[in-house]
Amino acid sequence: MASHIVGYPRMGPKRELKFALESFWDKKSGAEDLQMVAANLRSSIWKQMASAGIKYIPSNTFSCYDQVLDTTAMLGAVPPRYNWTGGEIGFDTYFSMARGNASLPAMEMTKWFDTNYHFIVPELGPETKFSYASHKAVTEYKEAKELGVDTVPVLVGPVSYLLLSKPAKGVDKSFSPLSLLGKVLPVYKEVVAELKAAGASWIQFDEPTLVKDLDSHQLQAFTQAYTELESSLSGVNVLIETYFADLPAETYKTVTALKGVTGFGFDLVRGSKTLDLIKGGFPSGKYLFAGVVDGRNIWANDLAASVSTLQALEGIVGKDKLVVSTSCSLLHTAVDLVNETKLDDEIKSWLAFAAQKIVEVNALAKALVGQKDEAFFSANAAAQASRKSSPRVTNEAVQKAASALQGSDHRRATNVSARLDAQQKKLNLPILPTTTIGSFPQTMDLRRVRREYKAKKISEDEYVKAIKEEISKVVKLQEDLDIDVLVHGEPERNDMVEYFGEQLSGFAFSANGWVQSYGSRCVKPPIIYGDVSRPKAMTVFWSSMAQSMTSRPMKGMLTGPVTILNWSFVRNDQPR
Ligand SMILES: CN1c2c(nc(N)[nH]c2=O)NC[C@@H]1CNc1ccc(C(=O)N[C@@H](CCC(=O)N[C@@H](CCC(=O)N[C@@H](CCC(=O)O)C(=O)O)C(=O)O)C(=O)O)cc1
Ligand SMILES: N[C@@H](CCS)C(=O)O
Repeated sequence: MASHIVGYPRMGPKRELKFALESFWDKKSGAEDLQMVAANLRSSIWKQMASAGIKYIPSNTFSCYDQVLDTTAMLGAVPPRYNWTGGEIGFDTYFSMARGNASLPAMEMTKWFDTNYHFIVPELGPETKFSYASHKAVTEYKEAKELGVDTVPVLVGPVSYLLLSKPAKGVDKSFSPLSLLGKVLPVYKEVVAELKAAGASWIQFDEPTLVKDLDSHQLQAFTQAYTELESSLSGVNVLIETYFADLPAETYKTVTALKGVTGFGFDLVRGSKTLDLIKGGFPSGKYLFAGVVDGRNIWANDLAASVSTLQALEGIVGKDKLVVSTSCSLLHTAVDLVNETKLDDEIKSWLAFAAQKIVEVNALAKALVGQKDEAFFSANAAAQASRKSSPRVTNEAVQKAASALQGSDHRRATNVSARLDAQQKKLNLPILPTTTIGSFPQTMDLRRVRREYKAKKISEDEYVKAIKEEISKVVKLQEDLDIDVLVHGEPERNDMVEYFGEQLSGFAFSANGWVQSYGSRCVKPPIIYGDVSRPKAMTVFWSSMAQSMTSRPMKGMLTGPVTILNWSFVRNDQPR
């Protein structure tokens, strides 16, 4: 059975791309240095997948900033304010769109579905002209081929691209970017033709908007797009890849009837209902790319469970048409567990980062054709069992407290107006009081102090002293500005989620488990493996220190529980 990976993290196991980008932006190194780091990362990713035995290896999932911005460049859809005058889009124009430049702001950035990844939103209007202006997909396909790896070039699909776009400034809000479909398809045709000429035998179109609730007009755009591309796509296998959720039943019908398409990729981790749709009918002769390995979390796959899912699917689509895959791009998980030297062996045995997930995908594909790696499977079964029974996962006191919760515990005893009165009596605020959200800029000095404290190069007293100085500066500044409700500036926090995780039990932390959030910026999501409790007060020390410095009210900032859950690697042994 064949194996496939939807996409792979770009930052590198030690965030090599981040440092290369920031050094280039700071003019400390040149474009060639950045290109070289990027090429080395791509090469090692491709080789890693090839040596793991993956059949369908993606290319063009690497990016120096964002895959949607790469598509904007491919389509030459540069907003006029960046003064691009044609030709192949280079770093100058590309990074101006991503980050702005001395005289222009960046394009808007927004969340990529419900992940913590952010993409650059295309700005389109009736006047937008499209032309083939970045040959990256083809160049990267050829680059891999020269290294001896035949890859599946990945493109953001034309319909998702338009559905994720917004009307440019000055364009009527009612303008629908989808009306530009007929104008972007000719560029896609050129790209496809070049990829075919370069030797590509498969092309993957990522169409994740298919998991959204689409109206009939939007759904029809998919039919229209792939019908129009059909003749260009002849002679090449086409994979339509969807992820992050179930496909609505109507969408499933439309998608599986698309012209010119050879295979469909579905997220079977978040999309449990899609499995039922497949069982209800799958087009004969087409490939099913079954996303059974979770691309959004760090838990080792339950290989035995995946094998039984895959066996059921095999009965429906046929042995030669089933491909084992990841649920989505591995962009949303950490890179490689081998660099985690501080996590204990028990927790480590429960985990799989991107590099380990590749191995899992291949092990599953082999097992399905009778080449089961018994040692690998039994180690996996043992890890699954240890995670289920480990006393570190369950905390009786937490379970007892949780089951004792009653409906009334979810409601406050007082109403809003009573609380407002009490607040006013105590704080005596003006009608429109001023405050800020909480954090002041994290300076290089602050980060250095924290780094030195964590590395035990400075004492706790020295650390507290440094943070106290910062708080006192921030308090003074706000008093000078006559702010009504002050904040302490959160200088002690490395990240608004990681910081709280560090104070709670049931959390584990990686040293290098970075996940790209946007551009060169990454987050290191905490790993929630057990019942969560709070061994001691958190943030009170700093807030009361700050309050002691002023007679004005000092606000305390807590990252809310839902945000902590959404931005951590959460348990998969509990309902979402
Ligand atoms: C508000 N946002 C947040 C999101 N998610 C979060 N979890 N947190 C957020 O604040 N999502 C939406 C938005 C936008 N997202 C981001 C994401 C990332 C950044 C950002 O600036 N990230 C930094 C990393 C910040 C950090 O954790 N810094 C640490 C230091 C880490 C470090 O570099 N350490 C050194 C050495 C460590 C050692 O020796 O021990 C290293 O690793 O080399 C800190 O301050 O302590 C980034 O640079 O990517 C912003 C908004
Ligand atoms: N208290 C947090 C909120 C970020 S939205 C901060 O100020 O960084």
